Amino acid sequence: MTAAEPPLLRVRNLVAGYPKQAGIFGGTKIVPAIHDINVEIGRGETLAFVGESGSGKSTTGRAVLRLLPVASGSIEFEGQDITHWGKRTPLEYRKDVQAIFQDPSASLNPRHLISHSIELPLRRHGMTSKKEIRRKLEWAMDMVGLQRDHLNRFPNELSGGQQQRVAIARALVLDPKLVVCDEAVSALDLSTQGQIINLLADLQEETGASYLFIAHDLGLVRHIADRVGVMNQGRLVELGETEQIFSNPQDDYTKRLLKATPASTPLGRDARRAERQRARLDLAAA
Ligand SMILES: Nc1ncnc2c1ncn2[C@@H]1O[C@H](COP(=O)(O)OP(=O)(O)OP(=O)(O)O)[C@@H](O)[C@H]1O
Repeated sequence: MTAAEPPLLRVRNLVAGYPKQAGIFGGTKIVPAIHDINVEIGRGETLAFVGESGSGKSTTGRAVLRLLPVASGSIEFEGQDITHWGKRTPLEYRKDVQAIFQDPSASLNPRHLISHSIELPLRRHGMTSKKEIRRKLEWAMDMVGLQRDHLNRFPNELSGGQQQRVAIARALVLDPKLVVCDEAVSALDLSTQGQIINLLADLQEETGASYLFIAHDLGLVRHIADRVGVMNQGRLVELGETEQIFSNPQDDYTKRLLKATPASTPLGRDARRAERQRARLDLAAA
């Protein structure tokens, strides 16, 4: 980022929440679930949100995806104010900002072949050439480590980890600039979690996408995040470099949260890359 270039995402004093009917004649009002959130995400950066259940992590993710109304404050993407886009959010933003959610089986239509599920967003965003689409589908399968033959299967013919790889392929096939990963590996068993986390990190190196990574598991967060934001009761109580948060937390709530979670090995970007390389070699040797 040059001095003049804005961050990819900038959230300022954001208050957002859920619409509620305010009475027969009252229209709707917003019941805030997050308060005064200030955060930026740089290009190619992974920012993680941690915090207890109900602390507002997913709500912040949904606000960034422009799925929730904003009561006050602002959201900027590449320097453009997108605070009030709501339902009329331009298709271009829907392409640039993708999401991967917890339950891949719920996000894939059981009656659609995998090829159809990945093809749909490509067509929606204007790709019509059959040849070009086929090339993209095959590229996506290679990218997430699935066989091309998986394109001709239905979701229930794949394992949970394979389904999540399809969800990742579908999100990344549009070359997004930001991916909101909301508990993207929580439903998977431990070894599959590790594989998917490593895959996400590898893909980030390749594509340069930024991640907003929402998770309960502090071990995973320490592994993948460049910076961490700690949420409590709808507020961002601490924000900093991952290692600083884990080794020298300032906020009392962060200290309590870390105490309640077993420590994990600290890793920088280079160490993470080396560890992934080792894991791949182990996998190949197995
Ligand atoms: N659809 C909804 N309608 C109204 N309120 C909601 C809705 N979804 C969440 N909330 C409220 O917003 C607050 C924040 O919830 P949110 O889902 O963002 O928390 P979270 O930190 O992501 O929790 P979890 O880790 O359990 O997913 C909670 O008080 C919750 O009750």
